[in-house]
This record gives sequence, C-alpha cells and structure tokens, in this order.
Amino acid sequence: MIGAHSADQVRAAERPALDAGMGAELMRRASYGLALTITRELRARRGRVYGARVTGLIGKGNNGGDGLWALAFLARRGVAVTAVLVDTTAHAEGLAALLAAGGRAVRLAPDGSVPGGSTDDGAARLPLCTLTEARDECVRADVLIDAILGTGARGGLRGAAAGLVELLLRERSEGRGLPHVVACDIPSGVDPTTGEVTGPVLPVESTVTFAAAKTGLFLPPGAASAGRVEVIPIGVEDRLGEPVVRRMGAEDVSRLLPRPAAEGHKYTRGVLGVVAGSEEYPGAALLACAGALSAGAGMVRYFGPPSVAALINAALPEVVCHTGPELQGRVQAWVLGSGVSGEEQLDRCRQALSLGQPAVVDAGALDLVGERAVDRPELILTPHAGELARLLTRLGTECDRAEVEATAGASLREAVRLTGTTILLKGPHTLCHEPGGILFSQADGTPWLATAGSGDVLAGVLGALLAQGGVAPSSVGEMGDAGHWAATAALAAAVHGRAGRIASGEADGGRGHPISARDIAHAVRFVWDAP
Ligand SMILES: NC(=O)C1=CN([C@@H]2O[C@H](COP(=O)(O)OP(=O)(O)OC[C@H]3O[C@@H](n4cnc5c(N)ncnc54)[C@H](O)[C@@H]3O)[C@@H](O)[C@H]2O)[C@@H](O)CC1
Ligand SMILES: Nc1ncnc2c1ncn2[C@@H]1O[C@H](COP(=O)(O)OP(=O)(O)O)[C@@H](O)[C@H]1O
Ligand SMILES: [K+]
Repeated sequence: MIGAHSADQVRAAERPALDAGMGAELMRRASYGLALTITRELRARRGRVYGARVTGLIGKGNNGGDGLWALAFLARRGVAVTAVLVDTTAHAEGLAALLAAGGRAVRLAPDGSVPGGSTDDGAARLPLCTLTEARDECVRADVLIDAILGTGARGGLRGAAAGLVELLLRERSEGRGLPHVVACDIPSGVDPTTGEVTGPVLPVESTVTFAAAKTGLFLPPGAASAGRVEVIPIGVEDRLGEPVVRRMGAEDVSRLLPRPAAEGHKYTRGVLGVVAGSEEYPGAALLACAGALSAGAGMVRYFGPPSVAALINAALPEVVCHTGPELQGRVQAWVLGSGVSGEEQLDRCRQALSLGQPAVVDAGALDLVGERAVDRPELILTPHAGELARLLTRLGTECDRAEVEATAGASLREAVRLTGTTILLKGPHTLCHEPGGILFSQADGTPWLATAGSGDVLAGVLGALLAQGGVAPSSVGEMGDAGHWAATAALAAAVHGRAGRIASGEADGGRGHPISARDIAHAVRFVWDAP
C-alpha cells in the first residue's frame, strides 16, 4: 500500500529538523537521492554516466536548491551540467556548489528576449539567455530536471518560466523529441496537495519526491503529468502521520481478493442481484453479469425484461434470470443502473435500493440517489466525470464535466459529503472515497480500457466483490481511516485495471492492442493468479 501526504503534513514533519538547523542536511539527502536516480537513468540510456548532459530548470526556492545540489553531484561524476535559472534569484549555497563542481549556470532573461549580457548574482556573473537559447539548452540534454516549483508553490508557472515550458511543450507536440524529464518533488505547476493544475505543466517521465509521495501526485489532473513516482526518505518519515490518500499495489490486491473457503458453497460465496440493461441497451446487462461471474460471485441473479434475459441466458447460461416486476430470491449485494432506461427497470432499481443492502449504483440509477443526504456508505456510486457533474448540479453545486476533471479530488469529496454515499469516480485515475474515510487513487489500467461497456464490467466486478463481503474488516483496520466501502471500490478498480492490462497484452510486457469490454470481463478472472 502506497500512502500519500499533503504538503502541509510533509512540512510539519520537516519542521523539527529545520528548527534544529538540519535544513542543509535534509536538502543534501533529497538532492543526493535525485542525483542517484538520474545516474541510473543515464546508465540505462547511454551505458555510462561520464560525458552525459543534464540540464536543470531551477526556481528560486528550496526546490531549485535541490536541483542545483543534484546538478553539482552529477558534475562531480563527469556529467556536463547546466542550470537554467528561471527566476531573479536562486538558492545561494546550491548555486555556489554547482559552480564549484564545474557546472554552468545561465539565467533566463526576465522577459525571455534579451540576447547576450550578464547579471550580477552575488559571487557569480551569470550569462543571460533568451527563451529559445534556454529551450535549445534543454533539448540538447540527455535528462532534464524540473526543479522550478515544489511544495512552496502558490499557483502555476508565470512569466518567462511559463514561456519556456510552453516552448518545450510545443517541441513535444510537434513531434521533435524532448529529453527524459525528471521532476524534483513534483512537476512544477501541479498543486502538491490537490493535484490541480494552473498554467502550463511539462509532463515528466518520473518524479523523485522527498519524505513522502505528495497527494497531488496521486490526484488528477496533475497525477497524469507525474509519471513514475519514486520516494526518497530524508529522515523525517516517522513524523508524517497517517496518509490522506492511498493506493493499493500488486501485493495488496493479491492479499485482499476474496477466495472461497474450503467448505464454501455458492450461497456462502455470495449471490449478486443485477438490475441492468433495457430493451434499448441490452448489452450493458450482459457485460455486468459477465464481469461479476469472472470476479467470483457464487451466483448471479438477473432482473429485467424478457428480451434481455433471453440474451443473457444465450451467452451466460450460469445466470438465473427473473423477468417479473417484483424482485425475488435472496442476494447479498446489487448492481443497479448500467444500461437502464425506462420506468420498469428504474422501478426495480428503486425496490432494490429500499432493501438497505450494499449496492453499486451506476449510470441510469444515479438519478435515483442524492435528493437529500442519506447516511448510506454501502451505496457505491460509480460515475465518470460527466455523471458526477450532473449529480453535483442536481444537488445544487452547478458544474460541468471539465470542472470536475480539473478539481477531481475536491469534487469527489463534495459529492460524498452531499450524498452520504461512497463514490468511485472513473477515469484514467480512479478515485474512491466514503464518508469520513481517506481517499484511494488507483491507476492500474491502460487507455485501452476507454472502450464502450468497460464501465458495465467494472460495475459487475465491484458488485461481485461486495457480494463476497468486500475487503475483510481486519485488512481495512490496517489501513488507518480507509473505510471498508472505499477500500472495496478501490480493489474493484485495481482488478478492472489489471484485467485491462492482461486483455491488452501489456501485462506480458507487450505494447498493448485494442480490446473490447467482453475481453476485459473475460480477463478479470486471471487477476486472481497474476504475480
Ligand atoms: N524544507 C525542507 O527542509 C526541505 C525542502 N525540500 C525542497 O524544498 C521544496 C520546498 O521549498 P520552498 O518552500 O522554498 O518552496 P519552492 O521551492 O517550491 O518555492 C518556490 C519559491 O517560489 C515562490 N513561488 C511560489 N509560487 C510561485 C509561482 N507560482 N511562481 C513563481 N514563484 C513562486 C515562493 O515564494 C518560493 O519562494 C520542496 O518541494 C523540496 O523540493 C527538500 O530539499 C527537502 C528538505
Ligand atoms: N485513459 C484511461 N486509462 C485507463 N482507464 C481508463 C481510461 N479511460 C477510461 N478508463 C476506465 O474505463 C472505464 C470506462 O467506464 P465508463 O466511462 O463508464 O465507460 P462506458 O460507459 O462506456 O462503459 C472506467 O473504469 C475508467 O476508469
Ligand atoms: K519541481
């Protein structure tokens, strides 16, 4: 389980060490860790470190200080390093260390356009460079370090720094490659706590972060720019407290997945009721049932119109279908709403909701929830960003899909507060949160999962996990304030994402190929014995 902490939590953990005069030592540990990671990257790319070229984009605070010290370490290993100072001042000791190690430093002209000239910077007279000169310096490097803004950032990049990042983004979008980019602590322009993005951000291949992963590295939209996240301990970790965002890793998934007891039978394994599909969208019902069977439900009961039941029985004879208007038979959990349209199916959803059992509330059934705050964390809503925007608007917080995507963590928390339910917010990063709990962020999937019907499979998987009892309470206890429902939702997202990677061939190290929702449903079962 990876935990992430807010910028305030990390600052509070560092405070006693800073008060004890250990600031320089913390920075040495952080920057040495950053330099080591870059050394490994250079060795992997070029076979050796000596003679490589590394450029750092350096801001005026301690984040820039980390970047300067890392460049100084690299210079001593024979790397040709250049610091591009993007602000009017720079971390004095870091700059002195860089120059003493034989590194170069240039300063980006404040308006980005003054050619030639130099600027007085204490001991050093630094050459001024234009935006295009700075861009060329970046493009020439084997590795580029983003050390402009860290946990002290307020808002996004501005002025010449923003101009330079925009130029680099243009290089990338026009197909001229950029070097491998490594972020120091956090990609500049991403809010370290909320993951919200202001202004231009240079997406990085990896982020080397200090003391703890910052929550902004796990929350969209910023998380999409962070690449692989590596945490460098700097000796303050004991004081961090409980993480506020968590992510399940491969070991957690393998440990938390329900497995049948030796003496189990189909009813003890969990029966799932599915009210999904309609004459208009029959396939959604089939996909939800297929996902549920593949995720180990002891039995699936389907409730819906005869035409959909016939389709299901032709493809999945294991499913027990009921076509009457009243629900019947016992179940442990429900999937409600995927592909539902029309009063008849909505009425079945209402009946199921009134039973007080755990339920996945998807697509069409989302409109039945949240007219007033209920205290029902066992209802797990599974909207994508557009559906969450509609739900929030209906509850009085007017917003659109783009706003939800720009403020995913905050929008999710607000919707959980307003509805009193658990919510799984779908997207490239899937976020799960229940009232009073922490937030889970899963990123196990592949963009190949963005295919019609993929969400119906996820609903079936989550329903099957709920019917099997979800994440065991003892395991939830190990996760601090995690919460049973959000943990179970996160497990479902992890299973679904992994199934996508298995189905697309990426889990076997392949480049990946197109998949359809049926392929995902079929692959779900193989997550149980994946390494
Ligand atoms: N405090 C510590 O003990 C440690 C700090 N470390 C590093 O220090 C960083 C935090 O350092 P700082 O607190 O100096 O903060 P930053 O280096 O993130 O701060 C940026 C500086 O720029 C200014 N600034 C903020 N937002 C800006 C914007 N949008 N545009 C332009 N300027 C802006 C701020 O006034 C601040 O002076 C961490 O991210 C980490 O990299 C590490 O060295 C580990 C130890
Ligand atoms: N770019 C992406 N990378 C990884 N997973 C994605 C991506 N886009 C969507 N997904 C996942 O695919 C599923 C899509 O579900 P949904 O939006 O309900 O689509 P549909 O209604 O077509 O089934 C969700 O589980 C979501 O998290
Ligand atoms: K940075």
